[in-house]
Amino acid sequence: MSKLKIAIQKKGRLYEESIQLLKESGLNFKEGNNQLKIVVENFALEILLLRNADIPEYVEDGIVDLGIVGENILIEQQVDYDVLRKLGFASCRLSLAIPKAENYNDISALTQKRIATSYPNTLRAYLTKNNIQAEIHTLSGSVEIAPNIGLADAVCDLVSSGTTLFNNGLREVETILNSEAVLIKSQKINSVKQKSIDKLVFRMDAVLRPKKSKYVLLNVPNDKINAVSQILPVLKSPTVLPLAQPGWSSLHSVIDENQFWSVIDQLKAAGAEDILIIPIIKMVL
Ligand SMILES: Nc1ncnc2c1ncn2[C@@H]1O[C@H](COP(=O)(O)OP(=O)(O)OP(=O)(O)O)[C@@H](O)[C@H]1O
Ligand SMILES: O=P(O)(O)OC[C@H]1O[C@H](OP(=O)(O)OP(=O)(O)O)[C@H](O)[C@@H]1O
Ligand SMILES: [Mg+2]
Repeated sequence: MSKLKIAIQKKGRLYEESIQLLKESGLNFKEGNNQLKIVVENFALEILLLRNADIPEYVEDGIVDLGIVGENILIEQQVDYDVLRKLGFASCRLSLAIPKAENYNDISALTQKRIATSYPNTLRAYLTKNNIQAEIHTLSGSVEIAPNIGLADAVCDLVSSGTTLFNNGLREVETILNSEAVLIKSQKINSVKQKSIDKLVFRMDAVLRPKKSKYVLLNVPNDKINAVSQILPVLKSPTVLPLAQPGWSSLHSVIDENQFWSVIDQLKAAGAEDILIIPIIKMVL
């Protein structure tokens, strides 16, 4: 049986977290030595280390079965693939930016301007949708320098902290898209490989799910258990265990951490005390 193949970025912003996800999914392998192929010891899987920009095409052609890439590159390349999971890392946005002293009311300010980008297809589609005629200059990197050297009037590039824009005297004026790392699958998969993919994705889900959730323990007087349970944004119903101190119980549950912060004051007002929030390592539903 031929092994499943997954392509990940060889080096760059996606590499570390892609490797970490595979390792946390229980795959044993050795990295290093500048190798381009890693053989997994305990799963019929090969990891191919490629350029991020090359991965979508390999997936489309079925040369690899799975890939981990930034959504931005998928949108730019318009190839065929299925997105299996959003992975929650390498979050960034593709934005338009102009020199910070320039006036800007709306996108019509970019009419007839020269815009430098590594994402010409995505930018062209955005300009067309907004009825803007502008000149696109394609650069493969260091895009933010373009206005400073007189090569362009504006840029369209990835932003996360905004530091690169700030350091180059630019300000963000429009967001074209939001991106994060995704797991994609080739559309040329046979049923044997599909079984193997299901097994791998099942493991990845167990790793990804807890990143959004936390285990919470809180103490509540028995007569307030119902009130507190109703506020707690739990997955199912909480576990209730008696405390040694009479009249009190400990409530345990799994919660969405973001939702939790929005109800913390209500929980305390309803009688919850000694609240502990604990990270979860794996979660199988
Ligand atoms: N500043 C950033 N913050 C967060 N994620 C980012 C940032 N810049 C890029 N990314 C995401 O990481 C992906 C890889 O970026 P990186 O700069 O490592 O590689 P690249 O130069 O685009 O690709 P290649 O591997 O083809 O050389 C991008 O496609 C994007 O999805
Ligand atoms: O908003 P910030 O946090 O400053 O991040 C944005 C920068 O990050 C990316 O470049 P990267 O550092 O990946 O360099 P590269 O051009 O070599 O890919 C992107 O192309 C921006 O230049
Ligand atoms: Mg980059």
